[in-house]
Amino acid sequence: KMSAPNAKPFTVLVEGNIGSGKTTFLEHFQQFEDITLLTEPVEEWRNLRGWNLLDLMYKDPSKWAMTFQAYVSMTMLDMHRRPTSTPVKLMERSLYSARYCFVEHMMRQGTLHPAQFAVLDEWFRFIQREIPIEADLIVYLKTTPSVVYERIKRRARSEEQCVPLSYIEELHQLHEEWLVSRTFAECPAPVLMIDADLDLTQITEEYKKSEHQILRRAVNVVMQ
Ligand SMILES: Cc1cc2cn([C@H]3C[C@H](O)[C@@H](CO)O3)c(=O)nc2[nH]1
Repeated sequence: KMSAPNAKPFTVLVEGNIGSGKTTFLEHFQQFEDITLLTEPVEEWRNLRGWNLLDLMYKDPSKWAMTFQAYVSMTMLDMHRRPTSTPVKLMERSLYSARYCFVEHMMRQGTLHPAQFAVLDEWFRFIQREIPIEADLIVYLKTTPSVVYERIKRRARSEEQCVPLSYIEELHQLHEEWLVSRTFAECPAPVLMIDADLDLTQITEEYKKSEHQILRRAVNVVMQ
């Protein structure tokens, strides 16, 4: 057991398209007592004082995208700031994918009015300036849009059933622009890419590869 003092935990952001297997990836790391897992608070987005913001957003994006992304960003900031006693912390998505994937996409599609985008972007910049956020490694679960589209259908999360393949393809492109070609946005940490098209039986080998990378880097950080 790596007994870390109350240093900032080695923080891994797990990023990827809808249906790319992020939750499954995090569950793989439940076996390690030195790692805190913070999964995406979807249930908070599905029930804020009785309001299902996720459903409202998918049903009427132009009307609800701003409200939804404002709340998502707040819940992500809460996760970034969550103190952890363990030396390593794995988070599902981040304020970065909120801004560079989802908000970016909604702005480019015109779902967010430029004035709404400006407000969300100003909040993002303010937080980046004023609130220290730890990001030491990004694990990018790289997938093919058609593969995750089938998974979304199989998973059958009710709010997502009307999500078209084009949306998944556009989100894929934004993840690639952000984490691979690095054309339009800063990347806050080194990126470890995982082939997440693999199905459950084969993907454990891929996880083991990342396990080594994560724990090796974490040990280095903690022992500094
Ligand atoms: C940071 C962030 C996560 C996130 C998820 N989502 C959607 C995609 C999925 O349908 C669902 C759960 O990830 O929420 C979104 O629209 N905007 C988001 N922003």
